[in-house]
Order: sequence, then C-alpha cells, then structure tokens
Amino acid sequence: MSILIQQATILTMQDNESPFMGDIRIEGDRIVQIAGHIAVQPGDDVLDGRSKLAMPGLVNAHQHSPMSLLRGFSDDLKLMDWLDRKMLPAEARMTPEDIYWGAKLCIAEMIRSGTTAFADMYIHMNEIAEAVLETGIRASLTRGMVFMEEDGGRRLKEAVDLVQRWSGKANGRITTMFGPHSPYTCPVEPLREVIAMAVRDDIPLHIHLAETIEEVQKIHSRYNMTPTEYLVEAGMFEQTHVLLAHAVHLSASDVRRLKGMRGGVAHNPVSNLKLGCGIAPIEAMRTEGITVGLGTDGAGSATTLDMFEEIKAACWLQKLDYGDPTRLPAPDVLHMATRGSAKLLSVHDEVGMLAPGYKADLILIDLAKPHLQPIHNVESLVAYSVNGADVHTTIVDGQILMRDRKLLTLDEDELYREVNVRAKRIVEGI
Ligand SMILES: CSC[C@H]1O[C@@H](n2cnc3c(O)ncnc32)[C@H](O)[C@@H]1O
Ligand SMILES: [Zn+2]
Repeated sequence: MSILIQQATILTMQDNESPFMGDIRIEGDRIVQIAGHIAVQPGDDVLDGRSKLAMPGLVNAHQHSPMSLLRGFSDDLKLMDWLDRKMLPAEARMTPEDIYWGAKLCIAEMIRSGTTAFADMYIHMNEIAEAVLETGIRASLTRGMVFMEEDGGRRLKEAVDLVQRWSGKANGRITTMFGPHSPYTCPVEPLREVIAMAVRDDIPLHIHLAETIEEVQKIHSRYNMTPTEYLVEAGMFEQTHVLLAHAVHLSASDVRRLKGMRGGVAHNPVSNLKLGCGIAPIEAMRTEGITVGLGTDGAGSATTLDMFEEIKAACWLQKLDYGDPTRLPAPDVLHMATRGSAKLLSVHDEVGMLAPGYKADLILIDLAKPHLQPIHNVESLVAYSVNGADVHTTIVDGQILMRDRKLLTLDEDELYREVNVRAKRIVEGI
C-alpha cells in the first residue's frame, strides 16, 4: 500500500528545518520520501495536500483511556475527593467490556483531534489492547498498580502478563510499561519489587508524581521526604526509563535530582488547571535538560482529549507563571507534543518527526478556515490557533484512520449507543 500526499505545507519537526511546500510518499508503515515534487506511481492513494499542513501526529504521554466513560460525571472536586468518592466506586463497577468501549471512545476522540499515539495506565488492559489493535492507533500500555491492600500479587501478575502478551504486537504499535500508580499508593516494599523487575527485564516505568500539595504533605508525614525524594530513595531513577506524570510540586532540589533521568515528565496542564493542582515547573525542568512531553490525563479529569488545547494551556501557564510571554514559545511546545512525548514512550527513533525511515504517523490539518488565515508563521498558527476539529486526515503506521473527518476503523453510531448505556449504568447512584 502506498500513499502520496501532494503539495502540502510540511512541518517535519526536524531540528532547524522551516516549513516548506512539498510531497510525502508513504510505503507500508513508513515514510520513504519527502521532497518538493514526487511522481505519482500506479497504485498510489493520492491525498490532496493543498491548503493543508502535514505534521507529525501528536503523542499524548499520559492517559487513562476508559475514563472517557466518566467524562462530565463528576467535576469541580478536589483530586482526592474526586478519586475516592467518585472515580474508584465507578471503576469498581466497570466490566472488561465497559473498559473496551471506553477505550474505543477515547481513541475515537484522539484520532479525530490528531493524536496518533498515547501512553495509557488503567485496569483490564487486555481489553484496551484489543481496542488499540482494532482501531489502528499506537499505544504504550500500563497496568496501573495501587498497592494499598494485599492482593496476593494479582496486580503485579496482570502487569507481567500484559508485558508478555502485548509488547511489540500489532507491527510494534503496542508497547508496554510497568505502572506503580503513585508514591501515595505504593509503599516502599512493593515499589522496590516493581523497580527491580523493571531493571531486570528493561521495562520502562509509568507513575504519577507530586500532583497535589496534599500528596506532598502525605508523603512528608509518612516518610519525611518529598514525593520525588521518595522515588529517588526507592531507586527508581538508577537504571530505568521512567515516565513521570504531572510533577507539579517539585522543589528546586527535586528538579536537580531528576536531572539526567532516563525518560522524563508528562505535563498535563488542562487536568492540573481543572483540578486546581498548581503549575508544574516546566521551564525549570527544561533548563536542567529533563525531557518534557504533553498529555491530557483521563477525560474524567481533563474533560477534553484535544492535545491542541494542552499545547495552548502549557504555553499560557508558563508565560503566566513567569509573567513573561517569551517563556515556552510555540516551536518548543510543539516539540514537547511530538518528539518530547515520543521520547517518553521510547518511540522517538521512529515517531514524532517526519523523515524518511520514520513511521508514517502524521496528520493533515485543513488550513482553509478563517481562524487559520493568514499564515505568517506556521508554528505559531499550530500552537495558538489550530484545534482538534481542524484535523482533516489522521494516519498511523501507514494506515489512514480518518479521512476527510470520517473515521475508517470505528463505527461511531454503534460506539455512541454502547457508551451511553454503559456510562449510565456505571455511575447510577454514585
Ligand atoms: C489503577 S489504574 C489508574 C488509576 O489512576 C486514577 N487516576 C485518574 N486520574 C488520576 C489523577 O489525575 N491522579 C491520580 N490518579 C488518577 C484512575 O482513576 C485509576 O484508578
Ligand atoms: Zn493520571
């Protein structure tokens, strides 16, 4: 199967390369050529790129995909109340089939808004993997582990099974991590056990860190440390790649401690804003050379999975925090949402950039709209003006998942019927 995109404005996200007009040839799952003009070959599926911008698909570095079923069910609460009183009781009622449909709802929204890969942490991960397999998106899947009660090793066994069963599946679209949920739900013994297993088998870790001031207080009263120090003391950063979600409440010395870490931080500005968590010190992390990517968190908290909203919110927060509009400029935030997040998912050697040899994970944005004209600066336009509804075409692994805004791997009517019935049953009486 070959695809030829003709005469698009191309933003490759390669270092020091300005946007230019040209063609992109895709063969199988890879980009094979990018040039000013590429001849059509027999059998090519030709996509008209005129008035469109081709860029790498966005990578959502922190998600809880089935929480799309809980979007709008419980808003305007503090994180711990929201989790304990609303989310956990609802999750206890979710069947594996609910998880499957919730993940599909989430994936539909992501494909529609230009996300081509995501990092997920949840329960019943086999069903999420099935949804990823069917829909064609790329994902790094993690069985989230809360160790506050003895479970006879069930969660850890499920995490190991996920890795063994799904790593590298779907032509490499599916990868896996281990997911101890957070410092406040993982006492040191099981945490050390997971870290040792991750080191032994070279499996990356995905964990929430320092999301709220309450978490900082809790960890301080339990261990007389910051949440970051707690993970450092447990040996988390010694030999493993770690994806840290949130990292809002880091002291200056916490940031220095993370310098040189493998992996990095998934910044979730919309969720942090909505839950009133605080502003993550993104500019300080970047100064220390820490990789920062962007994520949404689950739709239960963020409400939207549109990464273009995260891009805007990330810029606005750093500018506001420093009282300085030069902070987190457009090219840097786009780097975070593509190459930065791809690094957090350990796929940066083939995802996050448009280049020959890279995976064909890309989007076409329709620029023929009043809010996207005139075009002075493509990167500014993408960061500050584009939104998810402007995405015209989404391609992952060389497969077109959305064309002219029609989803090709999902039946939306069936999807909306299923999720409405299931969502109502799950939340009833909570
Ligand atoms: C055990 S699977 C993952 C677990 O995480 C919960 N969750 C969703 N959003 C957040 C958040 O912002 N901080 C901490 N935990 C969160 C989700 O409800 C699942 O139970
Ligand atoms: Zn989360």
